[in-house]
Amino acid sequence: MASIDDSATVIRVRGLSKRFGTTVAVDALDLDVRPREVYGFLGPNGSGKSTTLRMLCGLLHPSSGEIEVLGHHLPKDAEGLKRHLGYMTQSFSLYRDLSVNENLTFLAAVHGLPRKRAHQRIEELLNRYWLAELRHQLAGTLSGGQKQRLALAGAVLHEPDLLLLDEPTSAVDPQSRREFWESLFELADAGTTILVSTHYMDEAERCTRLAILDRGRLVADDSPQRLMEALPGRPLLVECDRPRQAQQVLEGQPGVIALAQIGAALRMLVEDVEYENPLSERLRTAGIEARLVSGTANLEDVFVAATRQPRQSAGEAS
Ligand SMILES: Nc1ncnc2c1ncn2[C@@H]1O[C@H](COP(=O)(O)OP(=O)(O)OP(=O)(O)O)[C@@H](O)[C@H]1O
Repeated sequence: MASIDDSATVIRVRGLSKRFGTTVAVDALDLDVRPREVYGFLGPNGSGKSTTLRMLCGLLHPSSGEIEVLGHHLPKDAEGLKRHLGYMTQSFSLYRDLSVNENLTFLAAVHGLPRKRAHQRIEELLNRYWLAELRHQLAGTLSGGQKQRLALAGAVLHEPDLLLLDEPTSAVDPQSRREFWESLFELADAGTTILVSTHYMDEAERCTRLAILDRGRLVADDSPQRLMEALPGRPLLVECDRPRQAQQVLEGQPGVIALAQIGAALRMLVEDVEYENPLSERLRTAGIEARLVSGTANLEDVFVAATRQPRQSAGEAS
């Protein structure tokens, strides 16, 4: 039987790996998620976020390693975990040809909620997620934000202790993203533990704890604040009108830990202040006028340093 108290670990994973043929999608992952955490999974495309989440809900069998979720050992005891777990994917998994109300009623039946309780709970969720006026509308005709709210209502219908969310905001506008995150904190306050994968830095920054994945490996795991404090080197902004060319010139130069073009700007992480003049000089020699300005460490720097360093040291250019 699952039990949840603050001293317990909701998710405990050791040496978790998943291979698809020759692809190592998840590589020897260790993870501990505690109750009421809003735990973020940040990683580039293909870094293994979805594969990990699918193993954590028992949908996918690991190649090796141990998984314990809410006291249930997976994949053996996936059935016992089901009623304590909510899962939502970026495609929202709704029945397009059923109305909002019918989608929730169907899910209530799947979870075996008694009819009266189901009715009460559905009313509660329709109101909480601003869906009451849309109750008779077909799910397929809802806007992206409305679909997202319905998918969240469906995922929490049976009041799970743990919510696994796989890029839940990738298909919605910024306003819906903000509202969605407010709902997540409301759920966490009420006692739900949340594991959420995202591509967005602003969302990652809001998590109580953050794991950064790169090519299936866990390359950072701490609170966003501590990850930023522990950032190696100095973040610099390279101000110039040809950031792409500047990046090519700076790539692989001594002292450069990481480089990333973000919009029109080029951010660079250098090992130490002593490298700044030689790097400026290197740009000038290449015919690029640039100013190096000190920046404040942000999560983007942490992400770039964590996910680019091994590739650079392996001698690959991006
Ligand atoms: N069923 C599968 N069969 C074969 N390869 C797979 C399968 N599922 C995932 N992969 C591969 O495993 C790797 C990790 O994929 P995964 O979807 O877990 O990454 P992700 O971090 O969730 O990416 P994204 O952010 O793009 O969703 C990728 O190389 C992917 O092609």
